[in-house]
Amino acid sequence: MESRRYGPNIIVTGTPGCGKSSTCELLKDELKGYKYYNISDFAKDNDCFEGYDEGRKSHIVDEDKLLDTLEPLMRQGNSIIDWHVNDVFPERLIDLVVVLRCDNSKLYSRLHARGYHDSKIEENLDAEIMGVVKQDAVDSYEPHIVVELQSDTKQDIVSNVARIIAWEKMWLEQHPDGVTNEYQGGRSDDEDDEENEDYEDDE
Ligand SMILES: Nc1ncnc2c1ncn2[C@@H]1O[C@H](COP(=O)(O)OP(=O)(O)OP(=O)(O)O)[C@@H](O)[C@H]1O
Repeated sequence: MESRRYGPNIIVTGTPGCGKSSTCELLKDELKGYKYYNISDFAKDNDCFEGYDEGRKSHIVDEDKLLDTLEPLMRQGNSIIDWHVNDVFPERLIDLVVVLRCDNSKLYSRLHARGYHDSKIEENLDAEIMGVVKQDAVDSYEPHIVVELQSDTKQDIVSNVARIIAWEKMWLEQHPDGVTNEYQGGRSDDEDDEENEDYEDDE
């Protein structure tokens, strides 16, 4: 497996409905040569589910299997990862965490338009109000690689993508020899050190 990557791995995360996929649609067109991973689809396509939660009507993702499958791909760098869960990836493989935020009334309209039942809408609205996804990112990665961007309007998508493109260019200039994929000590990010957890893929 690659020991160094010469292009950054970017996570685009946020509460379901905040605009991850819409943002990544534009971003992957602008970032040539990047691989895009919508983790909900990736988990399905690679049989990384460990069951189904009837109550929440969502699949349970097997984190270990997901990471075992994804790591060799992330080691190549130039990845865009789209998932509402962001705290499962080894820090050593992540270069930028974009946390999209959305005004609650807009998020309600989006989730309602999708036909989500009220309890699922309320659960996601509460998570957005509490900033759960942002907190997961801040707890899991160095603060300087976590960026919070508002995603209320179509114009926001355009300007957010422009900011990520500018960041990517700067990253390439600052890392002409790439960065290591290997664990360098410090905060433990070796998945073996963390208790096994399964994640709800309750998109
Ligand atoms: N910045 C935005 N401005 C206007 N509409 C938006 C914006 N972002 C997303 N939307 C709309 O909200 C809906 C949900 O967007 P999207 O699927 O990108 O969210 P998501 O975060 O990927 O959701 P999920 O995690 O459930 O896949 C879509 O109808 C999309 O057009």
